[in-house]
Amino acid sequence: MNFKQAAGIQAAEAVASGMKVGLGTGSTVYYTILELGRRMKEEGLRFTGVPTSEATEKLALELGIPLAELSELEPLDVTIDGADEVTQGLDLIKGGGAAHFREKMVAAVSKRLVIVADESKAVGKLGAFTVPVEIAAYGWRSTAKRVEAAGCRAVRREREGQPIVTDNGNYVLDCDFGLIDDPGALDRQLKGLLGVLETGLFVGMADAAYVAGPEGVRVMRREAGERS
Ligand SMILES: O=C[C@H](O)[C@H](O)[C@H](O)COP(=O)(O)O
Repeated sequence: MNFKQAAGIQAAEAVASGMKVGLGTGSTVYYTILELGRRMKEEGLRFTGVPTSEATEKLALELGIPLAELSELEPLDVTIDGADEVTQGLDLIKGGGAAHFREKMVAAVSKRLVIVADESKAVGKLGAFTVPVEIAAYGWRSTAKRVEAAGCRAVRREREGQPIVTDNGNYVLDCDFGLIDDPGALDRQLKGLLGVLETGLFVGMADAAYVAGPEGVRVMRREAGERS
């Protein structure tokens, strides 16, 4: 079993029958979703999911997981999702798969956000992974200039010379700010710029992280009352 699989499977313990569950996106939470599908079939687990991307929606439907729209189910009991970086204080960078806009919307209406990751994602300070920023396609060069003026080098995410288009029809800038001293302040600053729709900085949102490495899976938890 690889580390992503170990973290993903163990974190499925956060889901109990009757819950409303946000289903994250990526190659780690993939294993959580598979495990939830298995428990549904083999153990009679009953829950309803809200997917954070078209890819997750497709996977959940293939597994027969009942799904609903975010607005029909909120507030959700728990969301389980991956991360590109996670600090000891459970601040995150997300969006390596360009799903961070929906992921943040779903996490924001969840009573708990549980992160799954392998040890390579655990960092002292955020910022070695470039910050994904979802921006409107219209006038994107102009938005990129405003974002760069905030102190980074911003590169539009592309594949084979074509821009990556998010599930929401927008572009993503990958922004290199170097190591970030105050991710909350940076998030607020970026969100204040015309053309910026959402950032991959998740500050004060996660409640727990299942992080897997050679020693097994360790669970990091936010102290009660710390969530902002
Ligand atoms: O946009 C993608 C998401 O934020 C993912 O949860 C994040 O990139 C981690 O993905 P993975 O588990 O594949 O490394």
